Amino acid sequence: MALRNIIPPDNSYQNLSPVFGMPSTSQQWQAHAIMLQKLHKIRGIGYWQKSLTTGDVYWSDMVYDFLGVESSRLIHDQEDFVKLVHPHDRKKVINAWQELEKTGFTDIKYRIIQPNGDTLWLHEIADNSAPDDPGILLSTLQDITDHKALEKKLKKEAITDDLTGTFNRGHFIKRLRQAFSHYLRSGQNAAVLLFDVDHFKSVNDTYGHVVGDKVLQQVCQLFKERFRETDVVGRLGGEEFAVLLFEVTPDAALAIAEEIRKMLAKKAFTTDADATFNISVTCGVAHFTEDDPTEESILRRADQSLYRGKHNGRNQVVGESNLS
Ligand SMILES: Nc1nc2c(ncn2[C@@H]2O[C@H](COP(=O)(O)OP(=O)(O)OP(=O)(O)O)[C@@H](O)[C@H]2O)c(=O)[nH]1
Repeated sequence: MALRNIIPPDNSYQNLSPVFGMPSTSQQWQAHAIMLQKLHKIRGIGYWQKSLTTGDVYWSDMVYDFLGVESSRLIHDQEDFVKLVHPHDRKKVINAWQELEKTGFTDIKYRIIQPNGDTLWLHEIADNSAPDDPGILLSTLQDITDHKALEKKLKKEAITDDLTGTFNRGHFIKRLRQAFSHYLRSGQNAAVLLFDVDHFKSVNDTYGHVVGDKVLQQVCQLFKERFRETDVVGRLGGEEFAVLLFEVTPDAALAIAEEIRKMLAKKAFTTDADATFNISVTCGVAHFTEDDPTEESILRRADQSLYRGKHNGRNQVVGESNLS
């Protein structure tokens, strides 16, 4: 049986003089309990208590709010609660509670799926190091959904290029490093395509920086449409973009780069004044090899191929097999 209604529903506390220090009478205790409940509501804190002798559990009203469940629908025991935890987090919660019974401490974050399908993040913290009653375990819960959403937004911003929405240089290099160490362990091959818009300075000079920005955004849009979700596209800086392709043969990587080059060469770009113009790109391609000491050397080889393409007249794809 769950321990409900510890706090009386009446307003008897209103007739009491203010409670300073620890309450001594039962009325003062009731007033104290109601005040605590109010503070919990204001600060968005819930709690649960478990009797270690009987196993009975009490959930505060705030917990029912978190769960999006009417408090009339009693949560009988911890198993009942766990059913509302996100399936991926259930094991974590069960383990944390087992640890809590052993040590008196816990500090975990997990997701709740409310009956309407909304996801809520909870932060559960318990410290039972100095309990008033050693037979009672107390744990607190706080809604941290907004905090988690902000954290996710900031994490995304930290790895994203503002102008184009692709990954920024730092994140692309990180993904390249991960892919390279995975290749060394598992042999899963990958290729880097390094694209650079040709004579981009003259686009800016002729049509203005705003149009130049739009060109970069549209180039990225085409990348997003053509490449797979699993491929990694990043803007390394200025008008230079890199793409990491997995499980491609050297010939396939060259063919994909060539397809992109042709698509971009055919694309008509327009200005607000309805002027139409075309651009071209040069691309250098490099495959991972066991001779590469680090991921930087793969990027360097792609860059050398790109440089050759620029030198040989631009608007072309250069791989190591077709270097002249
Ligand atoms: N509009 C816009 N231009 C940028 C941005 N970043 C760099 N650029 C410009 O891109 C141009 C790059 O010029 P260069 O490095 O000379 O290269 P390029 O004109 O493309 O010539 P090649 O690469 O040799 O074909 C410079 O004018 C930069 O100002 C950006 O975010 N937006």
